[in-house]
Amino acid sequence: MKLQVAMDVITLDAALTLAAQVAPHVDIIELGTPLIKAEGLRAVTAIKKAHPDKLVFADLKTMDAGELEADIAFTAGADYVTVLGTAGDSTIIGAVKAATAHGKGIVVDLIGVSDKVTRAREVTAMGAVFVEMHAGLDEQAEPGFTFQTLLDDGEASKVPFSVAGGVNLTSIKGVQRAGATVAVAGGAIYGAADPAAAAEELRAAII
Ligand SMILES: O=C([C@H](O)CO)[C@H](O)[C@H](O)COP(=O)(O)O
Repeated sequence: MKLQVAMDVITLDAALTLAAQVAPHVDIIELGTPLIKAEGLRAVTAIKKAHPDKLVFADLKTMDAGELEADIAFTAGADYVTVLGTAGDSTIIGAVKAATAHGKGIVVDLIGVSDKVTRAREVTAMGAVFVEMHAGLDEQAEPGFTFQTLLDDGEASKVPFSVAGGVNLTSIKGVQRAGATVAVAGGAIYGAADPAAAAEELRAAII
């Protein structure tokens, strides 16, 4: 299982600092949606330039203009770009077309999708490299939220999946047991007093 850091910081300087701290311990470096909205795709270019040996994940959460948005993110240096599972099939198919042209991958984020298992299978058939079983920051704060549902849906889907939204030192072993391809950790790393140590501990937990 790969480890992905989700950088939900909002300046490029903070992202470059965080990426330098954690890069030795992670496989994939994600630029979170707030960071891309604040700094633009130049942040993707800067992170890829600083870490050419890492997979760079641009969390665009595209909902329309799939081919165009994915194309500009791949051109900026992304290896993975996210499209929302709630988008229409034509948006996902367009984004996959751009990924194929660049030799890169589309990840479909299932945030807000009620039947994640069915949609996971549909978008994988359309060419997504993996789906993201994701509970966003707001959903995690809602009463009754259960992390286990993400793992159950991933396991039931029988397609390659990542898990995002509440991955930490306590939950990451369950993510691995569920068969995830990637564990995504945001707050557990960038919110730690020592992000490098936090990333190193997460890595050690899944080896
Ligand atoms: O994708 C995310 C969210 O939509 C804001 O961009 C987060 O990166 C993801 O949910 C990670 O969550 P935590 O690990 O719980 O910080």
